Amino acid sequence: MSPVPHRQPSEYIKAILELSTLVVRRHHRPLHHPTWLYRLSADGRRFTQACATVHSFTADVVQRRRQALRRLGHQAWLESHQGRSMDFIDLLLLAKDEDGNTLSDEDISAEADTFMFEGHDTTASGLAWLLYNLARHPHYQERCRQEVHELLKGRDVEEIEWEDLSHLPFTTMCIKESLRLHPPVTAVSRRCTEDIALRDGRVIPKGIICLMSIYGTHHNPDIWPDPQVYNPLRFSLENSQGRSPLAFIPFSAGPRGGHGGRNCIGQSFAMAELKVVAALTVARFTIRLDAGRPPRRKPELILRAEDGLWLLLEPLPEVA
Ligand code: HEM
Repeated sequence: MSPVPHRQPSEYIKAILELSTLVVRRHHRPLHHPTWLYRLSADGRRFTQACATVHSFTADVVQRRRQALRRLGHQAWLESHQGRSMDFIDLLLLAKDEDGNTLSDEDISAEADTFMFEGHDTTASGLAWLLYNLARHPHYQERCRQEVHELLKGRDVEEIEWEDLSHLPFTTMCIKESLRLHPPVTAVSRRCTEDIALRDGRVIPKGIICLMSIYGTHHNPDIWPDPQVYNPLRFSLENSQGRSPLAFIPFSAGPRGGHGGRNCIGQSFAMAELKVVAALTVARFTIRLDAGRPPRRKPELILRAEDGLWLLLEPLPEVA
């Protein structure tokens, strides 16, 4: 799995990976915390350079689309999409508020950068660790396969439809348990906008930035007995009863838009992606561990594996 060794990663991907490494390194180096000092350091200069690479890549895509839209005109642009759905940038280019104002190129680039950063590597990490966990536990993998084969039985085309997503209960449990054991985002931070009184009487003062460990919560033995064990049955209906919704927070927690609330806007989409890829992969392949290349966890902003996560895929007889 990523990174693909025989292909050079694009400048854009290289820059994203570099930013991911640099952000974590800055956290660990108190001297680099003041922005003016960081900017003068070698890391700070690399950070500025990587940001510039990412921003100019996105700005270029947006500008080229904007020019094409201007050249064709609104109607012809819409017609040119007939038969193919519009993508995220198209939607943002065409979006208007109630007064008819459109988004600026900078606004669109910022949205595109956020979604690329938040939506791509997170899902790739979730997927890689999920396939790894299924490879480590062939009996759970087989149970998923049976569930998918049962669902797809008698169909001409082996595709997962939207309605199918709620008919994969065991596969969903496997995904959730993988997101618990290997949460793609290991921590989130919040700045307190008011004093926060803890149950034990201590107070976190207003203005302090707190780091909440998703990884730590998911490995807390008071909530999750034998936390290192991969056991999808933790997420069965009966075993989930009585467990706090805050025990499992791969997508962070809190109602969006509510007081202090913020979580992942893409979580339903991410779960759908994970289900489709997991289901179609186990339906077509046996996934095995690559004994020569055990993964080494590399917690950056995203939970990665050093040098990628290597697995073996063997086509099942029906599709070989
Ligand atoms: C397994 C996959 C994913 C995981 C584990 C994940 C996790 C998270 C987490 C923990 C946050 C931080 C929320 C906070 O600060 O409390 C977040 C934010 C966000 N995610 Fe995801 N995410 C995933 C996939 C996606 C996808 C597929 C998209 C887009 C289609 C997406 C878009 C976003 C956006 C835009 C934010 C920022 C929301 C904001 O600013 O309030 N994520 N995600």
